[in-house]
Amino acid sequence: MSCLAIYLSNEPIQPIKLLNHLEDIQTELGKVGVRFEQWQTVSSIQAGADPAAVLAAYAEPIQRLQQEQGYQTVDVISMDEKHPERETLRQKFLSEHQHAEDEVRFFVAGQGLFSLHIADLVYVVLCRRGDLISVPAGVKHWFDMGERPHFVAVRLFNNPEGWVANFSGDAIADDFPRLEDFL
Ligand SMILES: CSCCC(=O)/C(O)=C/O
Ligand SMILES: [Fe+2]
Ligand code: NI
Repeated sequence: MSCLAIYLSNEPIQPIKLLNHLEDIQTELGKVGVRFEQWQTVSSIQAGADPAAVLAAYAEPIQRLQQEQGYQTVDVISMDEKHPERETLRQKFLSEHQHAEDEVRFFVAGQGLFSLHIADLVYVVLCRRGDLISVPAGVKHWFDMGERPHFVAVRLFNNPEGWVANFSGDAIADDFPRLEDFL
């Protein structure tokens, strides 16, 4: 089940709020401009699927989102425990950063943990198969794929260069829970 835990940024041990119903998660994230949806999944698409098949299976909702928000580029990222760059990528995504564009991710399979640092709060969102999250441009965040990563996600960009991040240099993520703490 997807969930949202909200922490004070200086108290990473105990969340001040823990939500696991879609409407509650949407309402709370909506207050800070974060879009969260659950899309119907296509059962034939599993981890390891060909990226073109993933994009074809979800062509309609992806196109709708692109038209609505003007996203120019779409790709598929697949990660598993055999991926040669899994540890490098895990550490990169775990460093607090922000993007000059929305970070839009649809989880086709598996799971990942987004943590959004907004003012003096940290919103930790467990995303699972079927979840769409859109983190607004400029929001500081990090992402944990876990020690044994397993996810496939569609990424939408309005920057034709794809993934570009500005790292804050703040080690805040080291104090906060990891993916395994939420599974
Ligand atoms: C779930 S896609 C990989 C993570 C990513 O692109 C990112 O920017 C994390 O913050
Ligand atoms: Fe990011
Ligand atoms: Ni319930």
